[in-house]
Amino acid sequence: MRNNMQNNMQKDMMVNDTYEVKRLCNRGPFCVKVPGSKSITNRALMLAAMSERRCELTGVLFSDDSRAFLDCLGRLGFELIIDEENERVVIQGTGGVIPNNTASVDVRSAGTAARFLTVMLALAGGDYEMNSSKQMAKRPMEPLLKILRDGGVEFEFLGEEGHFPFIMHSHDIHLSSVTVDTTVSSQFTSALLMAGTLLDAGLDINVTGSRTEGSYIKMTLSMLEQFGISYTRHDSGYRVAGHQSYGLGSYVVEPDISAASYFYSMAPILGCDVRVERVHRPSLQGDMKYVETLGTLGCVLEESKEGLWVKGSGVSSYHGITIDMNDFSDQTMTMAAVAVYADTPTSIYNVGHIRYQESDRMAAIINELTGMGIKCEEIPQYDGIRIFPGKPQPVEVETYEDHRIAMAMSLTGLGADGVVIKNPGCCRKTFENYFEVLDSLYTKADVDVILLDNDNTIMDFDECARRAVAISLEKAGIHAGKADTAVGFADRFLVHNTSMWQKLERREITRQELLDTRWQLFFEKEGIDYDGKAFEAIYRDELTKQHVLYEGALELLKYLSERYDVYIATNGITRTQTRRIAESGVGKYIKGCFISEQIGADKPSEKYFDACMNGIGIYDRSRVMIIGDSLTSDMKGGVQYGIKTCWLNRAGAVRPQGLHCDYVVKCYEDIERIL
Ligand SMILES: O=C(O)C1=C[C@@H](OP(=O)(O)O)[C@@H](O)[C@H](O)C1
Ligand SMILES: C=C(OP(=O)(O)O)C(=O)O
Repeated sequence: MRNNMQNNMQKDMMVNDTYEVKRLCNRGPFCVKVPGSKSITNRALMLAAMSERRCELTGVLFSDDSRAFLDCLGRLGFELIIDEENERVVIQGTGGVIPNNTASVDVRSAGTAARFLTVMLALAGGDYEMNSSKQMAKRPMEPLLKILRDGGVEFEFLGEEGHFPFIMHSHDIHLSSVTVDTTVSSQFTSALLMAGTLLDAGLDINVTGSRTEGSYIKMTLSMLEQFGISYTRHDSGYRVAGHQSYGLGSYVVEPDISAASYFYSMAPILGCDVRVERVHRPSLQGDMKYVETLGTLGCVLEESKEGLWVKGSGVSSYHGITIDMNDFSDQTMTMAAVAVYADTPTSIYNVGHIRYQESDRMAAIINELTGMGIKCEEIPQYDGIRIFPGKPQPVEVETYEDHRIAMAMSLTGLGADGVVIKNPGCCRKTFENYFEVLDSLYTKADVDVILLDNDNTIMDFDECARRAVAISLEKAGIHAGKADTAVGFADRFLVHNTSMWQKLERREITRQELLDTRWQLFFEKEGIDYDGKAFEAIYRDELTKQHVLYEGALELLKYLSERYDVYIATNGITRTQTRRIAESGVGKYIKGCFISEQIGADKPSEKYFDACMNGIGIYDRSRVMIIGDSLTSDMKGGVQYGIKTCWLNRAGAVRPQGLHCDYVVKCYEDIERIL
């Protein structure tokens, strides 16, 4: 599979597959839909199953983690209606009684299912075989199992002691007060909080460790409240009363903000605006803190009825930050990818626990970014990591069967060429169509007419000018200084010339003034005694004969002309441009040519673009796109006029502040990709 993953593709076949991330030229705005929250879905399933009501869940996640949970509930005998198409599940709560109290279940790779169901089944009682994926079998369970063992639950380990898989016998549980450490996983605490009410006398939960007030514990507490389960706080934790009668008729699951974060991160990376459907503040999800952090990189967060926008279109570049991500550590890898495109290093700290998740995420980030040529180091004293800005090299990225490594690392490929994600199918854990949603951003532009800049877009003006200067110097009998070459002289002239054309674009001088004075002013700077106007005439004559095209320019013109009405839109002198266009072979691919001298106005002026539109006979500005290298004439003009804009940024220059182009391309192949 290279882009365009098929929905119905056999997921198991994807393990050895790869996804090549293409540079994304589109600059949005992007509106995407992400699946329901994994954490909320699996909590809601558990709370609804133990409730006394029939509950309809909507906005439900359908992905491996929630399917695992649903499969387990099915095997345990719960009555379920699974309506995947409408992201809906109806579950009949059984008031804390497990219908099949002897069953074999498989939590697969879902940390939530592993921890929540183990406690739920232990506290409800019965004999259960608990299976998992190999990955989950390596993840920590023992702190939770020890609490249960101390309460009388018996475990037979089928693999490594203290880990999945195991058989659990729970018949005479005697737990009233437990102490749980959150350091390696806060899910232990969440599990006890949700299941506590299954015990006759309820449960006192003393919480210790580094994340006692963590965002996922807060999510659990909020959801207990939503479902009508009461709890009280005490100095060292919580108390959940026994056998509460509770239930909800319906529950709406929020979209997954962890999933949304990959798309929101494109806002600073690409300088675009991104909206994720149905994401709103406030949210139950702690990863909203990550989204808010994008505000510190210069993005603007804006609520809308359809969903939260993260607007990066005003962001030209951003600095790295130093940030404690302990409470939204699932986004550590995402932040690391964003850090690659910052202009100073980023330090993320207090995230030691990510070593015990789907993979050793700390090691994974360091290995994979280093492999891409990005400097990245561990900061052991702060349980953190420092990432330096860089340009990702085209390499294959290992994903360690970890969905978040795959999704985060795909972001590194958006601004570079050829980053390849191995085993993209691992995203099935929480976001099985992630790469399809990513693919959907690579849309073609919907236009009919192309205005194509000439110089430095299809013709190598600098090379033309260098040649014209050399011949003109010869003809005028000027020697450009002893230690100098005509090329060095021409290059200095080009800098001077560009600044004069920019003055013309800003209307500080007229075209005639430019032509009359540019050589005189330059000769004065160079200490050359020669009549500038006379030299202008020689140079102009020579320039008219120069038409060096960039490699691939004619092929591009052919490609575009077969699909669109193509016009040349140039600031220049009629005689010069007409001849160059005719002699270069460009003429046969275009419908016409708009030359500023002929029009009597230059790009970026409205008058210039009015003349183009009149000449083409088109009134709908959204059907027209200008492609050019110049921000000050092509892009500024196009943006102001309201036509589509495509910036040819060959050198990878920093994007301009406050000037948002619709597309940013690096080469002609990119243009063919968007048109
Ligand atoms: O409770 C939850 O839903 C989760 C808690 C966090 O795990 P840990 O508490 O194990 O770090 C988080 O990383 C995971 O994605 C979901
Ligand atoms: C740690 C994660 O998952 P789990 O719920 O399996 O712990 C995660 O999704 O990043």
